[in-house]
Amino acid sequence: MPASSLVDLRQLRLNDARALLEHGGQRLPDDQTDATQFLQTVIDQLSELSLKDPLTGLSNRRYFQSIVLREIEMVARSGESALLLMLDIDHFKTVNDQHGHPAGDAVLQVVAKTLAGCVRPMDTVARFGGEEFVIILPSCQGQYGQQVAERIREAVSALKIQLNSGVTLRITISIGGAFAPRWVRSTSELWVDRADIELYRAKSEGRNRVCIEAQPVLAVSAEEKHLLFGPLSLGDPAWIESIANDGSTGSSGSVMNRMN
Ligand SMILES: Nc1nc2c(ncn2[C@@H]2O[C@H](COP(=O)(O)OP(=O)(O)OP(=O)(O)O)[C@@H](O)[C@H]2O)c(=O)[nH]1
Repeated sequence: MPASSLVDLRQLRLNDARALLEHGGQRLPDDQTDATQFLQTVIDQLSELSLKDPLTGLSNRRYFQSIVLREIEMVARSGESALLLMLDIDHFKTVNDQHGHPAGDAVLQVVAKTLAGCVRPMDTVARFGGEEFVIILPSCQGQYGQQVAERIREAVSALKIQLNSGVTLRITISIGGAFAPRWVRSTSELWVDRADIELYRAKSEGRNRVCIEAQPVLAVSAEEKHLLFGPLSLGDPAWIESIANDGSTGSSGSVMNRMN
């Protein structure tokens, strides 16, 4: 029996999905086409829509969350460095206040495009919320991370954003960064928190700057890696990272706790 005869499109309540997709600028195939193909397209487009930020077209926070978890897993297994950058437009409220919300939206779109143009295809750029963005850089060594962050900061500060009103606007961003601890299964919250602390530092030290936490130095012998990988390969979330009780972070502040 052909797949199309299994589904009668007229019996499905597709109007909301159709309206959502059309509002998102997606083009649906003609519903006279094969029903399975039509439904597959609707499903694909809805999935894509659910992972994208509608204003900037970047990945949204939900997608970012899934990539962070995947990256933590990769770093725990491979020991390769991965860097998380949190970026925030400086004094963005003033942009809205002085030029209006639509101008603010236009600035967010230009910044998003610039960020996406500064990174490798394997990196993930997402809108975290408001005027805050995040970038995950897998396989990123210490010095390279600093260089990428500086390149991004400079690219944004070099922008001359043309508003509809004719005004040309210049903006800056502050960037905080933290590396995922290697050979350890951390949590997304702890990783994001550490990058956020660095972002706060960049803001409080004057904005338009990059602050990246020193990469934790963790000496793990081949034997210890073997011990780690035993439970990890069985899916045991045995190791987590936690922040020291005194609230400090970084190479001296991070402690590794065995959870058993
Ligand atoms: N246009 C526009 N504005 C937004 C959007 N989301 C958040 N905002 C605005 O972003 C502004 C953020 O302001 P604050 O959190 O005070 O930060 P700031 O002015 O950038 O100051 P610093 O971060 O300390 O440099 C607020 O005015 C929000 O209304 C959006 O989608 N579009």
